Amino acid sequence: MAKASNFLQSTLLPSSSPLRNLRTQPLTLSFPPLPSSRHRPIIHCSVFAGETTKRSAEEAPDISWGCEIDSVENATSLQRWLSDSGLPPQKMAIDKVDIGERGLVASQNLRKGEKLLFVPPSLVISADSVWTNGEAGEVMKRYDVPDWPLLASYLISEASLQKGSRWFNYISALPRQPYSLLYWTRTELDMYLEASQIRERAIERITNVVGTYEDLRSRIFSKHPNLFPKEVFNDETFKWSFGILFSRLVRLPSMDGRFALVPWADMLNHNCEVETYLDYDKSSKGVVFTADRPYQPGEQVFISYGNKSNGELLLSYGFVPREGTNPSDSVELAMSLRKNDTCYKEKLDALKKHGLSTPQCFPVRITGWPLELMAYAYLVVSPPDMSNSFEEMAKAASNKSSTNKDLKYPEIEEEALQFILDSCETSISKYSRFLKESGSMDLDITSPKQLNRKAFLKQLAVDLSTSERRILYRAQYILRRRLRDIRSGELKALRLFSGIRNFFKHSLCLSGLSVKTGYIVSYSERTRSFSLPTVFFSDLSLFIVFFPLNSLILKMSLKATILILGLVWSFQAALGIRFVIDREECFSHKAEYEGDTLHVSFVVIKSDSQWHFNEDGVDLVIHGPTGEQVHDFREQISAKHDFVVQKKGVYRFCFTNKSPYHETIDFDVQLGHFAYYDQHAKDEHFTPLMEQISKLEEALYNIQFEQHWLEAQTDRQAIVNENMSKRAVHKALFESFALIGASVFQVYLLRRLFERKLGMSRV
Ligand SMILES: C[S@@+](CC[C@H](N)C(=O)[O-])C[C@H]1O[C@@H](n2cnc3c(N)ncnc32)[C@H](O)[C@@H]1O
Repeated sequence: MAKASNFLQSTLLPSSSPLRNLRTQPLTLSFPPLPSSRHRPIIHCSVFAGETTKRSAEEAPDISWGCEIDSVENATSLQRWLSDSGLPPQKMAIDKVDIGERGLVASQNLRKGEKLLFVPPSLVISADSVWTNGEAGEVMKRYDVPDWPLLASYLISEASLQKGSRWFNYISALPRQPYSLLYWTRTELDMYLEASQIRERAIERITNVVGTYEDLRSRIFSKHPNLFPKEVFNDETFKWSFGILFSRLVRLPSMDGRFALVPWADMLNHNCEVETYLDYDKSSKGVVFTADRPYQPGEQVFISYGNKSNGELLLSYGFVPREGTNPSDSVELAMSLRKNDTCYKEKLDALKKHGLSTPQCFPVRITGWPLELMAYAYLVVSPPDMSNSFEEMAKAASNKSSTNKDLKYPEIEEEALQFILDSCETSISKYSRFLKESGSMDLDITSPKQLNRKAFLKQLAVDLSTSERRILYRAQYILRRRLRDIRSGELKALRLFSGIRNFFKHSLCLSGLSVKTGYIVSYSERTRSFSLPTVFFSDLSLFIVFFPLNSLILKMSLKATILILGLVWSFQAALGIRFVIDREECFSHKAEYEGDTLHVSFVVIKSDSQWHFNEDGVDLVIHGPTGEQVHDFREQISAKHDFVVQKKGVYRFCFTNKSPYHETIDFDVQLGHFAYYDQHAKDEHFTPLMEQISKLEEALYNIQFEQHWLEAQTDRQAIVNENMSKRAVHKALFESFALIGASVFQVYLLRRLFERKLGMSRV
């Protein structure tokens, strides 16, 4: 018996490539029947079932079987035929529904935990099904054609026989044009899905379908033209049959994982919140599912097609769940090696060795990104002196490493996170561009018949892009927070170093050497953080603790040392600066998103003069990106203010000191970014849990901000008290000296008076 070609074996079957392994579901799986577990509340997924979304008959492909997707008549005939053929009485009936056009609706009360359907194996289509055209079936089996191409050919063969096939009623109720990306033209994919990696997946899938058909044609059909005529077995009919398989085929784990088309069961629509799957029930000998919630008469009953992302649902089933309702949603982020990397070749070799390449896609979820993506990022940013680790990183990125849980390179972590952030932001900008342009896109078409289809595809693309961008926004938010924490850890370390340096300077001063000391405020644009070499007591205490390690520390590279000390200090992550102002000082802070909240606070801590304490305060004027004044404070000792960023860009904060003395000011600025600020009020936009976590995170940072402000206030109060007490002591001393002086003077005067009186009385 001739074997099918390697190409046939490989196309449309779950590939063993590492990239596929990283994906949550293999390409070819529909309705994976995983065990049901937790109950979840119903959240309905969106569908565009209105007038604009239906494809007109004129658009239908040249297929002479099947029906319009919303035809209930054919489905009712199917139900009758199934009952006559052994389907037991059902507690559900087929009907027009809001979600999915046609679906199964409860015709009586359904209990949670109740088993439903019971489709017997005789009514299930699988690779073992008997071909009406037995000779054609024999030929296909002789070539050992894999399940998917075999089932696709079987469906076409049975469909072409019309009433001559026992599946006539079933095939008549199948959509003439299944909703699937297989039906999108290359131009439509390029135009509507330019920002999403799903475009590549769709192109790959279309290529595979065409390739599979070409392979079958050249190896089998062309040799048996009477059994497989071109008018029946052609690329158009294969597109249809693969479209049907992608959107209706199920894998039945309890039937040895067999792939099957299950008439009647395949009328059930998907709900992202439902956790029940089709499977074969050995005790009742039928395909069943267990209701994971109660249903009332008239309610649509749902199952799960598996934990698929919105992109995967669009790819196979042609719909996108409503934004924020799919907990399994993910977006593929493409990452590439840097072209100018001196180790480009070595890194590419390491990747290739583990079945990876450049660019490489990784799934990012609302909850975070996989370790493989982090490993890939480490590889991209690692310098030449880490070449020994390239292999380990590539292995971890390919998901083959058993040790990737421990993969950590603290010295390049910041750079790796920044690299992921850059990739995220590049991707976000593509989505934003598409979404911005989609408002004005291409509805000026010459063929009015195409209008509905175009509007429909565009709507799907907009929904997909919005949901994928949402995940990227979330990742961007987490990455920024992490980077900020790392950098504020570095800032603390820098302060500590400055503290140590100042300590040395002070020691040198004490030993008679003259070293000029002073305050230097440095601002790093890259890290967007300030550093100030002020000596704190805590710096000193840490310095004493670390003194024995000092020589070792000095030998280490500055960056590594900063990181280690940053870790020691990272528990104090509050960011802010303390600086000395003479006349005027300005700082700037970049706000990257409109709608973010900028928190600003300052406290005048102390004055340069021992005898003077400035009660007049300082002026602070905040200017927006175009120079406009956003807010001002006049002659204030402390102030706190929040405002919503109306225009993104650089905001300037200018302090003016009108007193003749230098003043020390504690200044803090914090940007509160919540990716979906404008949609905050709409519950359905977020997975509620993620929303709560985000709020909590934001609240924690706000508390930190408040804490810093209060600390600064306390410092000011402490200094005021100290100055007051010094003044009181000085006053008391002065008064005492004055009193003693007056007493001495009085004694002197009294003595002189008595001496004179004594002299006079002697005379
Ligand atoms: C297995 S069939 C379900 C029966 C289908 N509604 C019908 O009338 O033939 C899968 C198809 O149903 C539609 N569908 C299923 N779940 C959906 C949902 N949540 N939202 C929109 N369409 C859905 C999609 O067109 C998908 O390709």
